Amino acid sequence: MSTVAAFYGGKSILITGATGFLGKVLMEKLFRTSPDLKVIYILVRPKAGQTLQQRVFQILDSKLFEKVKEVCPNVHEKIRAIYADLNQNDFAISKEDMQELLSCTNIIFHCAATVRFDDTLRHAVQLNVTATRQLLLMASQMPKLEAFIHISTAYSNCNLKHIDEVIYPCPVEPKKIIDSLEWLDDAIIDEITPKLIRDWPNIYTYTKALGEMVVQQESRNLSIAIIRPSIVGATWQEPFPGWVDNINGPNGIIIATGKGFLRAIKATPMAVADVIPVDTVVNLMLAVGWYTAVHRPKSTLVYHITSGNMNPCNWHKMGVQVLATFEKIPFERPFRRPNANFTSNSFTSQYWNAVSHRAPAIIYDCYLRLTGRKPRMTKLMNRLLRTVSMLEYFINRSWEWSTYNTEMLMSELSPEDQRVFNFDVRQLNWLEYIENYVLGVKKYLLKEDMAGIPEAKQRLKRLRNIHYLFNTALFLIAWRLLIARSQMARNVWFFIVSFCYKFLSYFRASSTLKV
Ligand SMILES: CCCCCCCCCCCCCCCCCCCCCCCCCCCCCC(=O)SCCNC(=O)CCNC(=O)[C@H](O)C(C)(C)COP(=O)(O)OP(=O)(O)OC[C@H]1O[C@@H](n2cnc3c(N)ncnc32)[C@H](O)[C@@H]1OP(=O)(O)O
Ligand SMILES: NC(=O)C1=CN([C@@H]2O[C@H](COP(=O)(O)OP(=O)(O)OC[C@H]3O[C@@H](n4cnc5c(N)ncnc54)[C@H](OP(=O)(O)O)[C@@H]3O)[C@@H](O)[C@H]2O)C=CC1
Repeated sequence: MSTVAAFYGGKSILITGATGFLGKVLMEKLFRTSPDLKVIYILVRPKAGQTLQQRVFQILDSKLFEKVKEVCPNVHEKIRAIYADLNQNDFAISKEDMQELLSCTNIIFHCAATVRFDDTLRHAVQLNVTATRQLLLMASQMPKLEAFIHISTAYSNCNLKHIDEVIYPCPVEPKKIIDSLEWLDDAIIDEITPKLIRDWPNIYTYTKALGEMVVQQESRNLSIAIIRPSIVGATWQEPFPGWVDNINGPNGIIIATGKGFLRAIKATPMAVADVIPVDTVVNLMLAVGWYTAVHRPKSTLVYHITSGNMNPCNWHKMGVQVLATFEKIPFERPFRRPNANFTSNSFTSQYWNAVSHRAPAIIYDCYLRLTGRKPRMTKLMNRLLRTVSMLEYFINRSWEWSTYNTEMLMSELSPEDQRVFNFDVRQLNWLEYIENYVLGVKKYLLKEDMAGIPEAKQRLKRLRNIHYLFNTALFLIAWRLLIARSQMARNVWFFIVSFCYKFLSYFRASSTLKV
């Protein structure tokens, strides 16, 4: 019997961000391995015209939860959605709900955050810093609380090269920032943002660093742990390989490449691609929840869950495998044939953007206009290139994260727990994982049917022929223009033609002699 799974039996667990990518996989694993848990409280806001209940039903009815329904048929009764908006005071939770949360919660997993790189400082601080502070305040009023697990990111200190499992101080106190945002107007905030975030690449990573400082400052005598995952990718093994549900990080890039929109990227091929499967992160989270509650470490422990130091892969290897998978399982209706050119040079990158991205988009928009349709490709391309430029910082550098605490925890687990809550990334086979990842993007994100693969392959063949024809035509036009203007080009042309003629005559003569 798994000690970790047994620990969650009979427990009331509070999860923020349960409707997000990580949150859903966390709930799924909890229900599947500890079906006797008491209740999972989730803080949810209505969204996209859906009520809380509709959102919960949609999650539980998804493929991700199919196995859960077998082991925990009453899962609907064990999930309690509480109306909450983490941007509001007291999260806008009703008094009765708040009372229940305060008196019953045993474990908190704080996953909610804004992960947008281009959010405003005001909103990102509200969610990633102030809300964390407020949740800690709530936690301090929970008599039954055993552990508070805060999810940060391995990139919260990406301004450093080597990152240890410690909380690093930020240049400006989080409290000062929270206070000043209350009275500063948006225009001034925009102006001071670059000065505040200094060498952090974006507001997201900066506010996650502030969030960690708040955790340290407001920890009181709570048992707290911080988990720092790197780039969270599709599931590796559980509940099935390749599950993804949003277009963040690598997912959007895989779609853009598979559909033939993105054909070149400014990336350092040999830089470490620190992708970590989401189920591995969740396994660590559950093990940390158990360890923090049972062993009550004296200080807040930080756990890195990264792949680079244990089982490194680089962007080149990933790109090659992603492209190889597109050959076997292409995406439907690609704009162009998938291809990937890496460049670490800014000038070459600008060239590729002009030739491989903007020019085809403009040509396609002209075609749409001529056929009486609304042009849209240039707008889409600009958006894609903006997104890619935001990711560039992370795909042109490598970091070293120490993993002493994570390794220590692994050694503390029984063999059964090491199996059920496996977070040993050394066992991961990248080639297999990437293939399943791409397949998962096709099935769960693009919702494409596998039956459409033969047609997609046909279309790729057509696109390749068009590509060759286009290039040949372009070459002939350029050559024709050149020989019209240059004596040298004419001489070369004459030489080639006469050489071919002589070769053919010789070939014909020798074959006549043989007869
Ligand atoms: C094993 C896999 C490896 C993959 C390797 C890829 C290989 C590819 C093949 C080869 C290519 C060749 C070279 C490849 C080499 C490089 C590969 C690069 C891989 C990518 C590396 C990722 C690095 C990430 C670094 C992360 C560091 C920190 C990690 C974290 O802690 S948090 C998670 C990271 N956060 C994000 O990723 C968020 C980033 N997003 C944003 O900031 C914004 O969304 C935005 C990008 C700025 C876009 O903003 P916009 O305003 O332009 O768009 P908008 O948000 O309005 O959305 C547009 C439409 O999309 C819909 N939408 C948005 N979000 C989602 C979502 N989550 N789910 C579903 N749909 C979403 C939105 O609704 C809009 O739709 P519309 O309204 O209909 O228009
Ligand atoms: N994905 C990644 O690559 C990585 C993620 N992380 C961290 O993991 C955690 C989870 O990330 P991930 O699941 O990918 O992110 P998602 O964007 O998928 O999920 C974010 C969650 O936060 C919730 N949320 C946002 N704003 C509010 C609000 N005002 N009130 C209530 N809930 C809110 C969202 O709810 P709603 O559905 O209503 O929008 C959603 O459930 C974050 O802390 C992130 O920093 C760390 C490293 C990498």
